Amino acid sequence: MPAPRATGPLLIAVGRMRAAAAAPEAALFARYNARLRPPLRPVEIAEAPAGAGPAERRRREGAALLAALPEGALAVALDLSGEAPGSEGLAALTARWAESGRPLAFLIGGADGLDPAVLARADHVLSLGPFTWPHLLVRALLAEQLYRAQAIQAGHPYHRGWRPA
Ligand SMILES: C[S@@+](CC[C@H](N)C(=O)[O-])C[C@H]1O[C@@H](n2cnc3c(N)ncnc32)[C@H](O)[C@@H]1O
Repeated sequence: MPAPRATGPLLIAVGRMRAAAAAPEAALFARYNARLRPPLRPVEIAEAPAGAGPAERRRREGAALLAALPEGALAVALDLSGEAPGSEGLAALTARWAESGRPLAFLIGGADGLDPAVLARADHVLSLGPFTWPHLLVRALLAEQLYRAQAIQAGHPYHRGWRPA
């Protein structure tokens, strides 16, 4: 009997990659996600209507993000307020998350950011540094850093961590 197909972490994210304007971000995400073993499984959450204020949009999008999160999942929220561990640090974190045995899910907010309820539920808040990145680009940045983390764990030369003294 063939081994059950490994299922990758969920990537639960606000926004749609379908819009033609998002094609470059979608292509970049697809490039790195195809290298991940196993790849991320994207779940897209519709952006709340622009008519609602930012706090209400965050609340509605946050509720939808949490509703898409499987029970018992180890939730990693992408947010500027979180820890920015660096690539080697993320490699260590991903190993620890895998050891937990819990299904892993990454959460990315929309243009107005993540609701406090999402941050309160998160098991880990991960920052990609102090810059504010566009939410569709964050998917590609995360996929690249997860691929880099796998390369670090495997000793693959994709990652070259040399720094001048
Ligand atoms: C355009 S940003 C939202 C900006 C919002 N004003 C805020 O402060 O969160 C959209 C989403 O991308 C992700 N994001 C953007 N920059 C990030 C960074 N440097 N680190 C981690 N996540 C980031 C977060 O999930 C954020 O909710």
